Amino acid sequence: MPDDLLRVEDLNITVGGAPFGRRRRARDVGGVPAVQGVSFTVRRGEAVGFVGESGSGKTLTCRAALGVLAPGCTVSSGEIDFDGTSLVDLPRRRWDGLRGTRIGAVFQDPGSYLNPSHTVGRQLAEQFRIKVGHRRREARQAAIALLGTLGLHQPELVYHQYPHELSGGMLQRVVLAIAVAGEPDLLVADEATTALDVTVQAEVLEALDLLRAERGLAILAVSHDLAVIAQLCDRILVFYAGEIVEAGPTADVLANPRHPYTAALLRVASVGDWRRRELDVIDGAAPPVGARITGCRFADRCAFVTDACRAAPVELRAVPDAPAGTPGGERFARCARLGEIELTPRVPERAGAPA
Ligand SMILES: Nc1ncnc2c1ncn2[C@@H]1O[C@H](COP(=O)(O)OP(=O)(O)OP(=O)(O)O)[C@@H](O)[C@H]1O
Ligand code: NI
Repeated sequence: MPDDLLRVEDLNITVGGAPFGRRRRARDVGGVPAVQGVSFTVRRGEAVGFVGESGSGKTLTCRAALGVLAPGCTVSSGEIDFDGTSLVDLPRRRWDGLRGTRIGAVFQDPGSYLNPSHTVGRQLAEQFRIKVGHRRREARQAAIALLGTLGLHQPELVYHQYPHELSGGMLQRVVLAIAVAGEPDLLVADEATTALDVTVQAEVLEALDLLRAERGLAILAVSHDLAVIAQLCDRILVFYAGEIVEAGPTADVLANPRHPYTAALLRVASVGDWRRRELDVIDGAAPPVGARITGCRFADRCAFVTDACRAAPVELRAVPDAPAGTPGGERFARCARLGEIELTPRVPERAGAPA
């Protein structure tokens, strides 16, 4: 499809292997599978969100797409294609040309990406010089303008401040500015608002929305907080124990979860009610990384489990009765009992809730 910006196909990542170079395949170096058979696309200008419990493989998948997997973590098979370029086995030099220019990234801990001894303005302006080729004066103007766009008041003052002088929310917007200074096509935001309080989180989400609207920026967002993903993203991919177990347009996934794990996640997440988030958890625990499981990986925690669920691998299948207007192939669930079981829809939507 010409509109696909990032296409990931049947991605498998192993962890805990010997830390050899990126070209060495994991089967040569040991390690256990932590991400299995993950496929998805992000279209131009689209915001796609990963949700799922801690350890489900969200960050590994993003890091693979950014070419920054930790030592010992390896793409053992699969394809990652960014706008026609295959990223698996891409030489380091070519990665450096993509990262920060065509693909930007922002993570949970903004402070660690900034140099404490330089002003934030200097660090941001530097991006405009390197990535866009601006001269010093232009770079400074562009930096101040972008800080203003991202909702920082008195951006010319912020420009001259050092990281320690800024609040967490301001820092996160500075890091966001650095990530998008090179006008990337795709921004990967991994738990980018997690450390922030709710009000500031909302401001950063607004800044992201604005970048989408103004620049047609595509976003791949990760959060264990469903409410964040629900507000920001067009489509949701639900991760469980290293696999995608459900995928579809945000509104439809929230209204009609088709995998028991998603339904459980929705019950504990209280989407739309910002005060009640994360007070509850789903009973039981996900299988450990590398566990050999023949059938459904959620079986031990599932209220609907039958013997058949454990007998054979369960594929991600197109939801047969997806609502009209859901383009075919967009609504998927990895449940052997798809279509057989009635899942409780989520709590009624808050009036005016973002969808
Ligand atoms: N560098 C590493 N070495 C060994 N194991 C790793 C490494 N990075 C991740 N893992 C394992 O791979 C699994 C998936 O990790 P990942 O960071 O992708 O989870 P996640 O979905 O992002 O979780 P969280 O919500 O906690 O960020 C985890 O069980 C983790 O322990
Ligand atoms: Ni993570």
